[in-house]
Amino acid sequence: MEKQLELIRTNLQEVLNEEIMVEAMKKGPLIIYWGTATTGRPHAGYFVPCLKIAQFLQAGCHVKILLADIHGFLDNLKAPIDLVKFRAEYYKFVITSLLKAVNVPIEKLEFVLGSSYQLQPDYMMDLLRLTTAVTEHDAKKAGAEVVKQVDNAPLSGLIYPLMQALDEQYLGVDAQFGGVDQRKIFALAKDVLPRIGYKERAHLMNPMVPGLQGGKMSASDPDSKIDLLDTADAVRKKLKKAFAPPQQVEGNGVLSFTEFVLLPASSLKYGEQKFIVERRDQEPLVYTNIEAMQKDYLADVLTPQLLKPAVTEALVALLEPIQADFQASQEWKDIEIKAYPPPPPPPKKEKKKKDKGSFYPKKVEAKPDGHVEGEDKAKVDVGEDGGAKAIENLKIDK
Ligand SMILES: N[C@@H](Cc1ccc(O)cc1)C(=O)O
Repeated sequence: MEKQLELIRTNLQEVLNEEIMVEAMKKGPLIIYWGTATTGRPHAGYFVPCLKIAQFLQAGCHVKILLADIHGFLDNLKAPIDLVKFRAEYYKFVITSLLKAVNVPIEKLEFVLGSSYQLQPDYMMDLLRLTTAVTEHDAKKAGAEVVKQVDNAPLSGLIYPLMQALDEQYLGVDAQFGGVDQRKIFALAKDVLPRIGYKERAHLMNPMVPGLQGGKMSASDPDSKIDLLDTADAVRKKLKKAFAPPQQVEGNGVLSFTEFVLLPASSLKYGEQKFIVERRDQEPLVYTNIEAMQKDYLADVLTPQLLKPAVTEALVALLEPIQADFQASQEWKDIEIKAYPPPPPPPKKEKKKKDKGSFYPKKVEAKPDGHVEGEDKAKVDVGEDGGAKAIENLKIDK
């Protein structure tokens, strides 16, 4: 069990209520879930939680992935419920293929669609009970880092964290896993489930991994992220812009990607962590852990010029089987069009009748008093009298 725990804790930033997890593991396989709201297209950042899931599976856990379509609906005010459902189907294809790509045995993995149980009367009644047990203030605070913060925020943003708490009960899990950005929702869940008679769960948190471009990988900014279906060329082009300042480890998206994705992925594939950096006219650099890489990076032995192409090619190789799966699956292609329909072409602007630039000046209409609008300014000609005359002449529109 120590070994299992070690695997479970690898790369995590924080665990709340670890004792709950340990107790559960004494009785049987740990049941843990990760939820993802089905909104934007999953990008390369999804490798991070998925590799953690791979480790949970390796440690013998029973893992559930919640495709949280209703959460996507609650947080994405323009997406109709049908659309987020299609997206959930799309996510299922992507995540399955992604896990396969890193050699994860997926028999002990279970996908659950949020709307398959969250609309049942019992769940809904429990949700209403929760609304009586939680203050508006606390629900708002809980969602602050997860739910879109907008002016005139709709009520849905307060329901969102309550439902995420309730999911732990209805999915019958011992623990919930997510990024550390979920922390406030996790803390709320821990607090409020006992208030309606349910037990609190353990919470496992991944650090926030900087995107390859340095900042946060955002699903809505196409250049900030690498789509899992991006071609090799597109990946190479985007990674040229990747953020890897020399001799800087902190916030270095390329090194972080190596730490949280490429090294663990190699360990799943070859049974040990390994990352090889080819060099011209020199022996390649071979790494088996991130510490050695960071050390060399700080010393500028492993330069950005060496690291970037190595990471690029490793990522291209990781994406290849996913793209092959996509190409081979008509079902997946069909759902992609429904989930992410191409935006309609911009409406044709009605052509304004062009002023052909007539030789004659524009016709201007005089007001009844004979004064022409716009003419006044032209008339103000500050002469020797300081403009006194001009002002006298000036007719002002009421
Ligand atoms: N809050 C998660 C999604 C989620 C939804 C419901 C859950 O029960 C769990 C997780 C996110 O940010 O994507």
